[in-house]
Amino acid sequence: MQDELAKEQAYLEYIKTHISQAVASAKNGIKQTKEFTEIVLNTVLQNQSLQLEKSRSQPYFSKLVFSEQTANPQNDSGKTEELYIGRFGLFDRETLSPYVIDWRSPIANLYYEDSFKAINIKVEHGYELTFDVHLKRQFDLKDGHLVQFFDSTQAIRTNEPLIERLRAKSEDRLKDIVETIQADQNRIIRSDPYQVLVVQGVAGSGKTTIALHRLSYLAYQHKHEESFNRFLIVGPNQLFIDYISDVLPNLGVEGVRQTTWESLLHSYLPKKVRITSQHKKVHSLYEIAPTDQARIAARASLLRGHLAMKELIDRYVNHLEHTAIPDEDFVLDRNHVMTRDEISRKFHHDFAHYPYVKRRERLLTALKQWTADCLLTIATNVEKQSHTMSYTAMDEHIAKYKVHYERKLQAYSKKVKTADIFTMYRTLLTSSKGVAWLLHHSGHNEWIEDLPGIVLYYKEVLLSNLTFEWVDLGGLFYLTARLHGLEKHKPFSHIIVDEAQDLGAFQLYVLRLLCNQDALSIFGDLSQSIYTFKGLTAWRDIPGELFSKPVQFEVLQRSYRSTIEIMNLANHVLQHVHQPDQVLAIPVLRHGEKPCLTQWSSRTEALEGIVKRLTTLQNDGLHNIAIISKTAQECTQVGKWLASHSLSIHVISGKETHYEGGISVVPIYFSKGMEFDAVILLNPTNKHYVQDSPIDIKLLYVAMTRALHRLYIDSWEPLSELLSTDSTLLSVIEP
Ligand SMILES: Nc1ncnc2c1ncn2[C@@H]1O[C@H](COP(=O)(O)OP(=O)(O)OP(=O)(O)O)[C@@H](O)[C@H]1O
Repeated sequence: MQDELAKEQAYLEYIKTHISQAVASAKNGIKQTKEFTEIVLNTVLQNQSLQLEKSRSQPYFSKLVFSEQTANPQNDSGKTEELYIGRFGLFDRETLSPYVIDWRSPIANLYYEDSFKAINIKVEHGYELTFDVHLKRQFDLKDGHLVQFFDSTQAIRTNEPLIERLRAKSEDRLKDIVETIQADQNRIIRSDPYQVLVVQGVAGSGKTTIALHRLSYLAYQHKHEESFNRFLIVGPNQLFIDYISDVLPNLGVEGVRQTTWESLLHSYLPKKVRITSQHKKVHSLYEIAPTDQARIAARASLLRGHLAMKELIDRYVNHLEHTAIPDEDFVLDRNHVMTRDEISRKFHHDFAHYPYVKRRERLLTALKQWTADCLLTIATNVEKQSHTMSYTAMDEHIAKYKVHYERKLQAYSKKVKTADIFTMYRTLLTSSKGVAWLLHHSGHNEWIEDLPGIVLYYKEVLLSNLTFEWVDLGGLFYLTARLHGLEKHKPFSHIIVDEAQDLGAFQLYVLRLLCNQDALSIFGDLSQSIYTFKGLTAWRDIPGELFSKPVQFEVLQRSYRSTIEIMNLANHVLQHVHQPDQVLAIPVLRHGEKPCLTQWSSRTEALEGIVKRLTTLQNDGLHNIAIISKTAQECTQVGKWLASHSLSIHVISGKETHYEGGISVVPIYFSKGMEFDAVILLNPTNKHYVQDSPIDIKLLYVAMTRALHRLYIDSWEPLSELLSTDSTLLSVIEP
């Protein structure tokens, strides 16, 4: 063993020397120049040296010892090979032989697969080779020094590096997991980029993390033809986007556009379009007891995210196209008539490949051209009579025709229907007929008693010409696409959607229109859909028939974030939602303290207790801590109280674009997607978390599953029935 360690140490030093030489040579190659080609070369060299610098402290994380199987075992050379795997490939610049293989290369699959025997690897040009793995060695390198290594073979497996990694304290940004990607995660990362992928993963199963690794993998696959700014990540809010922003650069992928669904679609509409903030709606949802008005607003929102909305718009645009041209011939005079059939042929056949607005323009240009041709015929005929008419009379005659024809053209053009997106959208939603159609086709006939209320709601929110709600962006964008087309916009090479359960099927579908083929990867968890006014109820709502290949559906059931004890309690709560296809998380083997419940006699007493605990937690090295409540109002009050007790805290209100780490006071709906060393759940009472309310159950589940190591429940009012359980799941602490 000592020998092996010494050998590995020597190899590490050898690689580090190679890196130093390669960095020096890349830097030496950079010239002071104004020559364009040399500037480009400088950028390549700069990137190369940056990447090498990143490799220096950890050039690789594992070693594989393997051999290839051949079709005829008798011909097997029996030769074993060794490969080191790292974040980036390293090659000898002269011989091109590899020192370190990039984790995204096909052969690195041998490391990520569970199995050790007969592993098939697709190599270039569709060939498949079969390998046996004899050894996987995982290195523990710290600051460029080898501390220890862990060996796995067919007979002896170790999970130590994974568990070690999960035991670590959280940092203020999400981190990459290249060293410990699991086999099911690896398959998702490497799945077909041109097939819509839907991943349902339990809380903490690594969805966000592997979504980012997938992008890094795709960037590697297309490194010669793509630029990273054609990749897109769609996340729930700016805070989340900031929180995940370290992963891709650490994996060598810079400049990927990361945005929210709202900002993305807004950018396709005219600048003057205003979108009202969602915050008010979200706040009112959790702060105030549900009213009829809130129910109607929620239903009015859900309808606009349903795929029936696409059908409604399609029907409307189809109707517009069919009724676009007037039911009459275009008559300039008795001798110059373009029949309606001819106009119809042009519109419905010759120009049919254009979107509506362009098609209309084309038709009017054709009519204008024909009118000009007719005028030319008149002029030629008039000129033939030059022996009987003076030149002045001839000019006057032609001018009279010109005016007459132009009037006719203008009158006819006005009758070819125009299309204003905003007027059309409003008309569509403020008619009882349209909304009744939506209710029926979205399968919500039972909401019919709310029809007048929903129409009234649309009339109120769509009152102003150019102000809309965020949920309208899907419809407005789709109408724009149907009427104007999207040719001007270069499609994205791949779009990754995270927290996708918060978008309706129609909202997901419009993203498909923005990407190449079916290059869309959708990650989410239905157990975390916590909004009554948006989101999916089932993955099958995503319409397979709208895509060219069937949707690839994957499930991730193992949860890596929280300890077994925290996950057991979270699963206990989640079981109260009786939803079909519900998948409960299986925590990976990592134990911790049982969640602790303290029942305080008053709010002040609870907060004083929490202050003491915060100090203990920080002394234990747990620095990222979230105090979580259902309502923003409670967060603001608690935040003020804690600040007045000289604690440095961040109250998250939803407007932040930067995550600071440390102690955060945060409403559950803004904590989604994030994780903390410890979570303190404030006053989960019966009033806040009703036992048969799926949304309340899911909110509680989201809050609890944010915790990596410790979960505390501090209550000063009667506890929610959802948390009533025996001492196997919860320790009760005396105040
Ligand atoms: N294979 C893995 N190796 C090490 N850590 C992992 C692995 N998979 C996931 N994790 C860790 O688990 C935690 C949860 O990951 P992530 O936030 O990506 O999960 P998620 O499914 O998006 O969670 P949620 O839906 O609850 O927000 C992170 O700390 C991540 O680093």
